[in-house]
Amino acid sequence: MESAARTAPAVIVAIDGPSGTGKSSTSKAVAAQLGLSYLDTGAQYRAITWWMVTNEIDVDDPAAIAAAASKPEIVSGTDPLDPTIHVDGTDVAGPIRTQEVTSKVSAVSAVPEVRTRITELQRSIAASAERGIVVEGRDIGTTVLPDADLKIFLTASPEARAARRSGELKGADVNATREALLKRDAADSGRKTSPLAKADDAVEVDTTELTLTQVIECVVTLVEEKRAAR
Ligand SMILES: Nc1ncnc2c1ncn2[C@@H]1O[C@H](COP(=O)(O)OP(=O)(O)OP(=O)(O)O)[C@@H](O)[C@H]1O
Ligand SMILES: Nc1ccn([C@@H]2O[C@H](COP(=O)(O)O)[C@@H](O)[C@H]2O)c(=O)n1
Repeated sequence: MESAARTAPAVIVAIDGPSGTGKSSTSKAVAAQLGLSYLDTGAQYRAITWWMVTNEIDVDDPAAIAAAASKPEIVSGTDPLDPTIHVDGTDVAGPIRTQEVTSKVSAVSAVPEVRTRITELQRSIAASAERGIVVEGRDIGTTVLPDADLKIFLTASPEARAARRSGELKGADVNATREALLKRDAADSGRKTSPLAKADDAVEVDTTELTLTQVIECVVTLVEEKRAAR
C-alpha cells in the first residue's frame, strides 16, 4: 500500500515577503518535512544578475539588460536538502551571494524582459513538480502562481531582520545592514512590473517574535489544513 505522502495530491505553496523575513529557511524546511520540491526564485534573479555583471552589461541600462535577458541558461535544482543553481553549466551558488550581486539584483529584476523570462521558467518548474512545491520570492502569490493552494506572506520588523542578517554575515554592522535591507525592499516594492506585494488571499505571518521552528510549524499546519480540506 502506498504511503499517505505518496498518494497526497500535489500542493503548490507560495511564500513571499521582504528580505530577511525567513522565506528561504522556512520554505526549505517545510518542503523537506512534507516531501515537496523547493524553488528559490531570488537565486534565479541573482543568477541572471551575476551573468550580467560577469559579461560587463551595465545594470543601470535597462535596454542593455533587456537585450541580453534571454542569453544565459539558468537551471535550478529543487531538492530542499540540496538546492542548486547553475548558469550556462557553472555552479554559481557562491558567486550569487556576493555584495556586488546583492546591490545590483533589484535593478536587474525590475526589467520587464527579465521578469517575463524568469517567470516562465518558474511556472514550468512548478508545473513539473509531481508531489508539489514550495516556491519563495516576492511576486509568487500575486503573479507567478496566482492559483497556488496556499499563499503565505512573511513579515518581520526591520530591526529583527537586520539582527538576523548581521548574525549571518558574522559581525556586519546592524545599522548598515538594516539600511541595505530597507533600500532593497523599497526598490522591490516600488518597481512597475510585478512588485513585492502581499496577495489579497495570502496569510500574513509576522515572524518578529517567533523562532524559526515556530514559523515552520505554523506553515506546515496551514499546508496540512489545506490538504485536509480538499
Ligand atoms: N524566525 C526566525 N528567528 C530567528 N532567525 C531567523 C528566523 N527566520 C529566519 N531566521 C534567520 O534569518 C536569516 C535570514 O533568513 P532567510 O535567508 O531564510 O530569509 P529570506 O527571507 O529568505 O531572506 P532573503 O529574501 O534576503 O533571501 C537566516 O540566518 C535565518 O536562519
Ligand atoms: N520573486 C522574486 C524573487 C526575488 N526577486 C529579486 O531578487 C532579489 C534577491 O532575492 P533574495 O530572496 O535572494 O534576497 C530581490 O531583492 C528581488 O530584487 C524578485 O524580484 N522576485
